[in-house]
Order: sequence, then structure tokens, then C-alpha cells
Amino acid sequence: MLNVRLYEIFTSIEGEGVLFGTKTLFVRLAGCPFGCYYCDTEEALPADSGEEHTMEEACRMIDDAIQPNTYKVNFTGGEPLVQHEAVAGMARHVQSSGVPTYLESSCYDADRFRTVIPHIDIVKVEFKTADSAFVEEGQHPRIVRSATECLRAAVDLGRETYIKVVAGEGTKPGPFAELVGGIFSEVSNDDISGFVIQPVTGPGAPTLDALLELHDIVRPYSNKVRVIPQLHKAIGAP
Ligand SMILES: Nc1nc2[nH]cc(C(=O)O)c2c(=O)[nH]1
Ligand code: SF4
Ligand SMILES: [Mg+2]
Repeated sequence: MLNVRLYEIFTSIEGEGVLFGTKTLFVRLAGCPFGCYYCDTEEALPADSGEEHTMEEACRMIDDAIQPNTYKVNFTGGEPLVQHEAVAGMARHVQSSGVPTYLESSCYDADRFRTVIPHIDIVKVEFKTADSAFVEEGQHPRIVRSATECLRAAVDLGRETYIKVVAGEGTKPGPFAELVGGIFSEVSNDDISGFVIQPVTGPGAPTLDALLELHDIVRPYSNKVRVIPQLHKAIGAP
């Protein structure tokens, strides 16, 4: 029987991406095998963090936690695709209750992504830069290919899709331009609802000049480029 490890379920104001400011129920799954230097949920990275539940329990916990006027349920982590079948099951349940579902993933595995995306309404496709320490440098091209496949799959299914790239002080314009060129050889501006450059919060934050340079690299491809910091950090919310 399928079980799921959840780290926490809570309501907050969406602090990231194009839907920042919306009232959101966060379902944080336990476990992520990666190691981004800016990770702000390190407590949820161990595979044995959080608590294990049956799918029935998890769905009931979501039903009990969801408040009136919730805009969406955000499946995050950790890395939700580590437990992709459970995410698909919980997302299907949430959709059946009429609340939109949202996926917050590093998009490291396109096969897993394809099992989840039919049950997701709005998706953030994240592209990790080589300096993120997400994976070892040699693995980075493979990760970009995975995220690109995820992007293709989301757009082909007609999902509301936006792109996010976290930028830190080590994010170099040259490799960033190469990444952006690759993304827009795969999709067009009409396919996406936004291109979010999210500055690292705190140590490792990029300068304004660096952010403007990255912005100007995306702008020729998309008028939907936005530099959006983490709102929840600014308002002291979880
Ligand atoms: N308020 C708030 N918004 C968020 N958006 C994405 C989050 C995440 O941890 O994935 C997050 C989070 O942890 N808190
Ligand atoms: S992929 Fe996400 S959860 Fe995993 S280490 Fe990176 S920022 Fe943290
Ligand atoms: Mg967070």
C-alpha cells in the first residue's frame, strides 16, 4: 500500500513566483537528495524527516487543514517528485474537491513529472543554474535536459506554466544566457505565464546590477520576465 511522508501542512501567503500574495495551503513532502546552497528547508531534506501517513490519512489531513478562500494547494518539499505517486494521488484528491493544484519542483526527473502533471493545474518549472550546487557540475547538463522535458510536457498538456531561476552572487551571465537561449528554443513567450528570476535571500544574494543584467538577458525573449524576491521572508511568514 502506498504511504507518504509529509513534513508539514500549513496555510500561508504564497511567497514565490507569479502567484505571490495568494492564500495557499502548503503540503511539504519530506525528502530531497540534492544540496542547493540556498536551500531554506534543510529540515525537510532527510528521507526520514516528517511523518509517514497512509494516503487516506494524508488526504484527510489536507481536507481538515484547507481554509475558506484558499487559492491553491502547493505541493512542495523537500522535492515532491521523490514521492511522485503520492503527490499524484493527493493532487487528484484536491482537484476533485474543486481547489486548484500547484507543483513546486526542481523538475529533476521528467518521467516522474509526467505521472504528476495530469493532476496539476499550475506548475513552476525550475531551472537550476550550475552554481546552485544542486548537483555536481558534470551532472548539470542532464538536469537542464530533464527540466526542459518537464517544461515541454507541461506546455503540451496546456497547463499554466511559468519558469523560475534562482539567482545568487555566483550566477554568471554567460551560462545564464546559454540556459535562457535553450529554454526559448523549446517554448515561446506565449506558452508561459511568466519567467521569474528569484534572488537568493540573505547570504549569497546578488547585487542589483547583477539582477538587471540577468533580467536583460531574458527580456528579448519574453516581456513576462520579473525579478521577484521571497515575499514570505519579508513579512516573517512561514
Ligand atoms: N510562504 C511561502 N511560500 C512559498 N512558496 C514556495 C515555498 C517552498 O518552500 O517551496 C514557500 C514557503 O515555504 N513559504
Ligand atoms: S532542490 Fe529544493 S529542497 Fe532540494 S536542496 Fe535544492 S532548494 Fe532544497
Ligand atoms: Mg520555503
